Amino acid sequence: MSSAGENPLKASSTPHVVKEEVIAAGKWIKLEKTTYVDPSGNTRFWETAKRTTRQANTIADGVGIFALLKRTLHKDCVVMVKQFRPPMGCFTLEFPAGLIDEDETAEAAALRELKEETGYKGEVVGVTPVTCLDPGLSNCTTKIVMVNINGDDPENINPTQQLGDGEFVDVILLPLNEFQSKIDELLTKENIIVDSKVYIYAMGMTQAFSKPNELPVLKQ
Ligand SMILES: Nc1nc(=O)[nH]c2c1ncn2[C@H]1C[C@H](O)[C@@H](COP(=O)(O)OP(=O)(O)O)O1
Repeated sequence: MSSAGENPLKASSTPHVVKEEVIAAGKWIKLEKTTYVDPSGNTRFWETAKRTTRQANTIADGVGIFALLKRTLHKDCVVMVKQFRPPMGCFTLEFPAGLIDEDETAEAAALRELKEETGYKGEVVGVTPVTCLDPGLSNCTTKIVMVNINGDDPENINPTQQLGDGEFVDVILLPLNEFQSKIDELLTKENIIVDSKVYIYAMGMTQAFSKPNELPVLKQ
C-alpha cells in the first residue's frame, strides 16, 4: 500500500474506490492498480487481483460446498477433496468448490460441482451470504452451500466423478465428530496444506463437540 497526497489536516471521509486500471491480464486473472480514498481523505493505491470470469450480474465468483454424507450405520462424514493446486505448488485439502456459471444460482452450481468433483448427488439445506476469500489481495467472493447427501440412495453407493480435462481430484471422507483430529493426522502424514475455511470449521466443531456445557470462568 502506498499513499499519494497524504494530508493530516484533511477531514475524515467515506473511503471509496476512485479508479481501477488494468496492469496485466491473462485468461483467468488480471492485476489492477486501484486508486482509492482512505478514511482520512487521502488518495492511495492498492494492487488488486481479479478473476476475468466474473459476470456482470454475478452473485459470487464461486461456491464452496460443505457436504455431509449421511449413511445408515456409519458416522456422518464431511466430503473433502484433495488436489494439486499449481499456485500453492502442493496438494491442498479443501471443501469441493468451483466457479458459478453464467445465469446459474449458487445452489445449482454447488450441486453440479459436487457431482462433478465427487460423484455424489446432494440436496441443498442452506447457503451463506456472499463472503470474501482474501480481501487484501483480491475481490474474489464465494457462497458456501450446505448440502446433505443421502448415502443410502442407490445413486450414491458407488459415486463416479465427472472430471474435466486437467482435473485430478481425490475424494476424502472425514467423520464430522473427529474432523479436526483427522485433518491433523492427514497433515502430519502428507505434505498438504489445508484451506483456512476448512480448518476454522474443524476448530468450531471441536469446540462444539468437546465443550458444549463448559461455563465461562473469569480469569484473575
Ligand atoms: N486461476 C486460474 N488459472 C488457470 O490457469 N485456470 C483456472 C484458474 N481458475 C480456474 N481455472 C480453470 C480450471 C478449470 O478448468 C476451470 C473451472 O474451474 P472450477 O472447477 O470451476 O474451479 P476450481 O475448483 O477452483 O478450479 O477454470
